[in-house]
Amino acid sequence: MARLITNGIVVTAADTMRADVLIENGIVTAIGSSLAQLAPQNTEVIDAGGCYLFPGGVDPHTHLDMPFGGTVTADDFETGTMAAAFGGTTTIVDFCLTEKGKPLSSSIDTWHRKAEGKAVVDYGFHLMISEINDQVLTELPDIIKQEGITSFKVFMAYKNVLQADDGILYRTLQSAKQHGALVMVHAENGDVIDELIKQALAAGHTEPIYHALTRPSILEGEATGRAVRLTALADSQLYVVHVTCEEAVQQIAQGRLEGYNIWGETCPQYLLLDITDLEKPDFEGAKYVWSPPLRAKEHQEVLWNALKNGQLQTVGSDQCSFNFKGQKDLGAADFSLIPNGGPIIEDRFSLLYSEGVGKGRLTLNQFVEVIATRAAKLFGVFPQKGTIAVGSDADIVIFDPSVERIISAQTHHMNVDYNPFEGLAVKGEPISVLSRGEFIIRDRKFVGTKGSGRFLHRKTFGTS
Ligand SMILES: NC(=O)NCCC(=O)O
Ligand SMILES: [Zn+2]
Ligand SMILES: [Zn+2]
Repeated sequence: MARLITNGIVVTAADTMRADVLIENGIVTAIGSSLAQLAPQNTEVIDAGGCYLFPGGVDPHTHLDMPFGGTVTADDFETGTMAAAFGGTTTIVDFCLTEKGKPLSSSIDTWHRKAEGKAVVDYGFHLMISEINDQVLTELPDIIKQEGITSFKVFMAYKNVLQADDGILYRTLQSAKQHGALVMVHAENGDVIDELIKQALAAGHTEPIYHALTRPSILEGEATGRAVRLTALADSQLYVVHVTCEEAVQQIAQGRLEGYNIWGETCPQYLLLDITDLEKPDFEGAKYVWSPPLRAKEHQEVLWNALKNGQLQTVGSDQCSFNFKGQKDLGAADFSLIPNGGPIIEDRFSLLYSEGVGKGRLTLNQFVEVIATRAAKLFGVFPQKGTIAVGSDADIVIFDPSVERIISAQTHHMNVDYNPFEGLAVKGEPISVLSRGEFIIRDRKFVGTKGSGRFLHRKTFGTS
């Protein structure tokens, strides 16, 4: 069915304009005024009532249905993508975990099975690299070209679980350079963190705050700098996920200044929450356990400024939800056993709008850039995703900037029993959301279809 959205303000990373948008066969076919004459018969006309029309959010960092910390994330591809849709996100890129000694292709098959028939928004996969050997090196080119998985993730932390060494990181960077992929790193010095954790536990420190105290920002800065230097040596390309602190921003900024292909992502939790949240009584601090951890408040301004001045380019959710009761409490007697992560996929878009645009920290166009466009470009789905343009998928958020809402676990759609932003007032809300021209949220109600999300065969690095 053709649809014509009238009376909206189209916002892209470059422009803001009053314009109508014509959608045919799921694609934007015209943007301008007086489009009714171009519209085929039986076109549905949607009055946007003066709302903003944003491109659907692109969340480059999610963990759905992922085993981690002795349990499995509370949100799977059904609940997680439905919550994403409510929040205005229409594309996600999820992390496919791999197992040493197993073909990478079998892990990819597992991830396809998790998503197929469940996802309600379009999705791609990043692939975790935990070992490099002849089999892995043989598989990688095919995975990039045949599977359209064009980004790899290397963990520099989580010793004895997910952590890879510098040799693996370096060879992954070399292979990515050769075949056209982007390497992502979780940058923390996992070896030293492991020592600090052992020392804290030996001293009897078991509370959630010690999660943060054993992962100081200097160790994120050190690992970020190391990854930047290895990228320079390999003449490759690097994306640093979930940047939390000034030390890491400085390393990314320095690498970029020297002309290297380095990009950085931060997340709403690091922009808006801080280390004092881990001190909440009755083990509530466990709700705020992320790795890297929440930092001292002064880092927040550094992160906002870095987004504004382009030293950091994207905002991911790092969606990795665990229930407070029955999951986070695995670490009730030992902070190192608290499953790391939190539920953010639904509120990422509104939080960034309300706290970014609403508080004058970002312009409307910068907001679109960090919430959608840049990630689409870096991860090989632009201009299909991440913008509103003729020829793009009609992934469109009809966003009312005047609506106020209080974030709460009582009303969110994530499958988890708390919200780290409980009680926070946000101004601006997605009212309706279209994915490839079809409503998935209409007047704040889910009207999509389970399983309608499609796997995205992404372009090689640098071709978007
Ligand atoms: N960030 C976090 O605490 N959990 C998710 C896994 C990761 O990205 O490190
Ligand atoms: Zn991580
Ligand atoms: Zn993550």
